[in-house]
Amino acid sequence: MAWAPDRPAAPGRATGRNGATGTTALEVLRALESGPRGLTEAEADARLARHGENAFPGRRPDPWPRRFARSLRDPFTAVLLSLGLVSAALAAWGTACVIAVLVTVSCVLRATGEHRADRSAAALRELVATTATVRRRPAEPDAPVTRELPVEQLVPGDVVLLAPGDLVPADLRLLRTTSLTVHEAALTGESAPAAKGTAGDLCLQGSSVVSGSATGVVVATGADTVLSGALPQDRGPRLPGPFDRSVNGIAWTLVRFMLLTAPLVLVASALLRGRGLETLPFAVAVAVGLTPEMLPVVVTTALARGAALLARGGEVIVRRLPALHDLGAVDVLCVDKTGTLTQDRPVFDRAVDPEGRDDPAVLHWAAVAALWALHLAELPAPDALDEALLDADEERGSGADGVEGVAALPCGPGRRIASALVRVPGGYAPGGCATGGPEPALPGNVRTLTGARGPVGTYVLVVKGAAEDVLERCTRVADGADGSGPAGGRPLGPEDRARLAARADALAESGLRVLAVAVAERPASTGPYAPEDERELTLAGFVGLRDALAPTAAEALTVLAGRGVAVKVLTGDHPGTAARACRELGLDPGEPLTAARIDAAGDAELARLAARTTVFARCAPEHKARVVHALRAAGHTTGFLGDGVNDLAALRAADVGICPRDGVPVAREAADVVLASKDLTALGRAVATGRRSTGHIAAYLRITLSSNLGNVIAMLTAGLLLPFLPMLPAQVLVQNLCFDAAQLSLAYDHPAATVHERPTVLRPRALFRFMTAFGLLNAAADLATFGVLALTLRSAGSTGGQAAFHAGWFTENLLTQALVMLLLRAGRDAAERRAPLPVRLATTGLAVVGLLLPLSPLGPALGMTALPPLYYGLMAVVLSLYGTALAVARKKART
Ligand SMILES: Nc1ncnc2c1ncn2[C@@H]1O[C@H](COP(=O)(O)OP(=O)(O)OP(=O)(O)O)[C@@H](O)[C@H]1O
Ligand SMILES: [Mg+2]
Repeated sequence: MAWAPDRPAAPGRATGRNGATGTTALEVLRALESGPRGLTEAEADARLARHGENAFPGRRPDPWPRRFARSLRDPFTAVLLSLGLVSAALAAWGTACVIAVLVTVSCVLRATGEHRADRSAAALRELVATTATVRRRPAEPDAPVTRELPVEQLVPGDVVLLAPGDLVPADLRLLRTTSLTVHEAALTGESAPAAKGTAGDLCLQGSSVVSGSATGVVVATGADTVLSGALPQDRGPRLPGPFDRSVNGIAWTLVRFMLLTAPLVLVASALLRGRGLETLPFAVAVAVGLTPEMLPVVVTTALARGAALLARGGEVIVRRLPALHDLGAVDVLCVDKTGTLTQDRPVFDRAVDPEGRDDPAVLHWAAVAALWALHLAELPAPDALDEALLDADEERGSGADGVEGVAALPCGPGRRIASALVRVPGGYAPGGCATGGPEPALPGNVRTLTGARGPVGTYVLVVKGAAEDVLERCTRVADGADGSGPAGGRPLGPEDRARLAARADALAESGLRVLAVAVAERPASTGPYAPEDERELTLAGFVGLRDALAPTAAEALTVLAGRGVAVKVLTGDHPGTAARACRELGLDPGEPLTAARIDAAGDAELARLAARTTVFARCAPEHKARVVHALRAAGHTTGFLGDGVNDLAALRAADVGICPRDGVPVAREAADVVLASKDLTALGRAVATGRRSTGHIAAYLRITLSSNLGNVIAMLTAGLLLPFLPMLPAQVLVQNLCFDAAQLSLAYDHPAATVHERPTVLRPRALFRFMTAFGLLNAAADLATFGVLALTLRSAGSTGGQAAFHAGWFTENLLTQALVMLLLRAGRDAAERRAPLPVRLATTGLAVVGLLLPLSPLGPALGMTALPPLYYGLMAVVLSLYGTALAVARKKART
C-alpha cells in the first residue's frame, strides 16, 4: 500500500487481464463512447434498450424445468429410478409403473415448492436490492450527478464509483484508484488473496472491494461479463453444515440400507424357500416400500413454507433454503457490534488532550484527517466515524480553509488507523490552519507541537485511529506548554504510555468509541509515502464518540438467550467499549479476549477459550473467522450476524451467515439469511420458524421410517410364509400415495411452544433407534392382523383367500398409519393435544379410504374383496391395543 494521491491512469501503464495491455483508460472510454463525466441519461436509456438488463448471474432464479431436472438428481429419486429400471428389465411392469408415478409426483411437488418459495421472496429481495453508484449527466451540457442505480440498469460506458464493501456490479476498466484492494473470491475460489487494482486494470463483476476506492467504466454487462461466461457459478466448496450432517446424512444412510435390502431379500428367499431370481420383483417392491420417497418433497415444502412465511412477514429473506434448518440448529450466535448491535451512527461526545482536559483542537485535527481521507480517496460517502468528526467540527465553526491535502491512507480490514498528509500554508500561525475566528484557531496543545510558526510548505501528517495502534507509533506527547519547538511536546516515557492507555480505556469503559489523534511534521517531499511513514508521532489527544444501541438489540438478545442460543460479540472495537455495550444489552461480558490473545492461542486452546468467552475485541476479519471456526470445531452450530467488510470471512466461515438490512452489498451477498427489516427481533422469529420446519421434517421421518420398517418386516414375513405376494404393485402404489398425501398435512401441525425451546437438531442415531423400536411395534400390529385374518377367513370358510388377505392388510395399514400420524407428531404430548384441522382431515381421509376402498367398485379392480364383519371387530381390538402401546411408548421416547 502506498500513499496514493489521486492516481489517474497513466498512458501505457494499463495492464488489463484481457489482453488489453497497452490500452489506456482514456482510449477505453473513447472506444465506449463515454467520458470521465459519464453518460447522459438519454444515452444510457438507449444503451439499456440495446444491451438489455445487467442481471447478476447468481441472482437469476432457476426456471422450472431446471428445478425439475435437479430434483431428479436427489439420492432417493436416483435409487427409485434404478429400482424402476431393474423392474422394467425384468418386465415387472406393475412395479415399474408404481415407481414412475412416485418419482414424478415427488419431483413435481418439490420443484413447485421451491418455485413458490422463490416467488414469495422475490418482492422482498427487491427491497434489499443491490445498487451501484454511477456518475451520469441529466443532459449533455449538465454537470455530472452521482447517484445510486439498481445494478440491473447499468450499461456499457457507465462511469461507476466503488467503495469498500461494494460488489463490482459489471466488468469494469478502472480509471482511478486509491489504495484499492479487491477480492475475487467469486471468480477464483474462497482462499484467493485480496488483489490490488490499479488504474487500467480490468475489475470483474462479482469481485468485491475490500478497501480503498476507485472509479471505473463499465465494459461489459449481463450475459457478456466474464462471470456469466464462467457459469454455472460455484460459490466455492462449503464445509458440510448442519443440514448436510443431519438431513442429508440420514438420507444417505437410508439409501445404503435400501440398496442392501433387495439382495438380502433374494438371499433370504433362496435360503428359506429355495426360490431363485423370480423373487427379484418382490425384493424390489420391499426396497421401494422402505423408501421415504417423499422426504425431498417434505424437506423442501417444510423449508419453503417457513421461508415463505418469513418473507410474507416482510422480515427475513432466506437465500439458501437449508439455511433455515441450520438457523434452527444454531446454538451459538456470534454478533458483530458496530452497525449490528449499535446503530453505527456515532455522535461526537468529547475531545481531550493527553491530560484529559477538554481540547477542541484534537477534534479539529481528527476532522482534517477525515476530510482529506474523504476527498483524496474519492469515497462516495464518508465512513460513519469520519462523518461524525466532520459534523462536529463544522458545528464548532471550524473549517479547514487553507489546509490542503496531499495524500491519504484510509483504514481497512486489519488496519485500525487512517491518516492524511496535509500542507499548511505558512506553517502553524494561529489561524493559519483553520477557522477564521478571532481567537487562535488551534489553541492548546496543537500549537505547541510545531511552534508558533513553522517553515513554509511544511507538511503535517495527521494520524487517527485505535488508541493502542496510534500510541505505539508515538514517541512524543503534547504537553500543553507553548513553544516547545517543531518536534512538539515532550518525549513519551513508559509510564506515560501506561497512563495514556489507561485514559483511553477509561473513555472506552464509559461506553464511548475512542480514537487517538497524533500529528507529526514532515519535510515537504513529492516522494511516495507509505504506512512505514506513520511513526515518530506526537500524541495530541483522544476523541470520544457515542454510538447508540440498536433499539431492538436488547430484546432480540433476550429472546435468543431464552431459546437456548448463546450470544458472543466479535468486534474490531476496544474491549472496554464492547463490554459496556454488552452490559447495556443485558449480556454479561465476562473477561474480554483480544486479538493478541487469539493470535497466541493454538486451534485447540482457542476452542476452549472461545467456549467461555463472550466478548472478542480488536478483531481483524481473520480473527472473527478463526473464532467461528474454533466454535464449530468444538461442536457448536455457529451463526454469524454481521454487516461489514470486516465480517465477510466470518459470514462465510459460519454454519449460517446472517446480514442485517443495512449491511454492505458483499456482506448481503455472502449471507445465507438477510434481515429485511431494521427489527433485530425478527431473528428470534426466524430461529423459531427454522426449528418448526426441522420439527416437521423430523415428524415425517419418525412416522414414515417406523411405519415403513414395520411394513417391510411384515411383508418379508408374509412373503416367506405365503404362496402369493403379500401386496400387489397396484396396492403398494395406492397405499404409498395415500400415506404421502396425508403426510403433507403435517406441515400445518402446531406443536406446543415448549417443543422448540432448544436448538433443533436431527440426530441420526436417535432417529434410527426410534425407527427400530416403533417399526417393531408396527410390525407386531401387522402380524397380529395376519393372525386375525387367518382366523376369520378360516372360520368364514372364505375362498378368495388372496384378495381377502390383501383387503384386510390394506385396511389395517391405512388405519395404523392414521394412528401413527396422530401419535408420532411433534411433541411427546401429541396424544393429549388436539391435532390441527388439516391433520384431522388427512387422518380421517386415510381411515375412510382404508375402510371403504376394498368395498367400493375399485376394490376388485385393485385385487381386493369384502371381508366378514368379524374381521373388523377383531381388528378394532388389535388397533386399540396398538394405539395404547404407541401412546405409552411415545411418552417414553426421547426423540
Ligand atoms: N475512519 C476511521 N478512522 C480512524 N480509525 C478508524 C476508522 N474506522 C475505524 N477505525 C478504527 O479501527 C477500529 C476497527 O474498526 P472495524 O471497522 O474493524 O470495526 P468496528 O467498526 O470498530 O467494530 P465491528 O467489528 O463491531 O463492526 C475501530 O474501532 C477504530 O478504532
Ligand atoms: Mg460492523
